Amino acid sequence: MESRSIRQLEDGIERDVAGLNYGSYLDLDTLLSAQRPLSDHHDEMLFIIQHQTTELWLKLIIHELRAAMSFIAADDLGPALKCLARIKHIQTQITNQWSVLATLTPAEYAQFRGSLGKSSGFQSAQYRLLEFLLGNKNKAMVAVFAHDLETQAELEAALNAPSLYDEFIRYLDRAGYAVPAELVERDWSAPYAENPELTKVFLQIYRDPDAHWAVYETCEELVDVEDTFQTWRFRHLKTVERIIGHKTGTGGSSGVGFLQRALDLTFFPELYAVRTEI
Ligand code: HEM
Ligand SMILES: N[C@@H](CC(=O)c1ccccc1NC=O)C(=O)O
Repeated sequence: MESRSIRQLEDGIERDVAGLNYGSYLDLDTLLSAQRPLSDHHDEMLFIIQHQTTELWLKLIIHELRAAMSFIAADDLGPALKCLARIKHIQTQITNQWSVLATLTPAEYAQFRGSLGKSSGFQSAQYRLLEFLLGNKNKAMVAVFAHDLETQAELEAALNAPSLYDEFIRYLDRAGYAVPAELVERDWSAPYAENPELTKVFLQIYRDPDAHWAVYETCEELVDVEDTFQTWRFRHLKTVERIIGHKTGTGGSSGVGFLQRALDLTFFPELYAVRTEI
């Protein structure tokens, strides 16, 4: 009888994999040498890997989001929806990941928090870029990146360009919907302001989804993305609260109170306003 304690390697399995192989293709030497704790505390490894994995997923979200925006700008909603669907799953992944960091107790974190100096997630360039691409424009945030001119220029470019929502609004205009002209061309760096005329456009779509299926589906996909984004923010807030309580943040903010105010922000105000009208 075949042993159930060992699996025999098949003859065909490659044994000579010098050159291109798993580790070299994925550049794991680089990836796995990037965990360099500043303290000798056991739990700092968890803290670093939690951040690094989030940053990797943020990289993919940004990649997919930029693709979605290009598809919408080219009047091709189908592939944009595919990208947005993938983004939602990644968002769920990084949101669920908070439960791993929640195993860090206040006493454990206190042992290496001092090593972090003034560094803070507030200085995450990819997070800020994602906020800008989704439409949460805030010029003042760019100053935080004065130490890195290349990153600052990339953020500045996203600040001054249409967001995902702006691209969708422009699509609606091209598709013949009664979009207010001031939304089609505007100062893209300014925070988006809710426009009741746009809510009327969405009301027309939501009252008869069958007649507007592709745009209706896109609207609901955007609401999913905002909903999941808010859930990430909420889980960050609650994880921070259980680990540092109401201490001020290393980035200089009031801490939990500052994070709480982010929950009042909305990327797509009319997509929420329309719900009151239905
Ligand atoms: C022990 C764990 C953590 C604590 C205590 C914590 C605490 C804080 C605090 C207090 C702030 C406000 C800015 C400041 O004054 O520092 C902040 C902002 C931020 N943190 Fe964390 N954080 C933790 C983990 C994480 C993780 C794992 C990420 C994932 C990348 C993250 C990403 C961010 C981001 C993106 C901001 C800016 C949020 C915004 O602008 O609304 N944080 N964090
Ligand atoms: N702001 C956190 C420190 C912190 O969490 C942090 C520090 C360095 C790099 C990323 C961080 N994560 C999120 O803010 C604190 O006040 O304890």
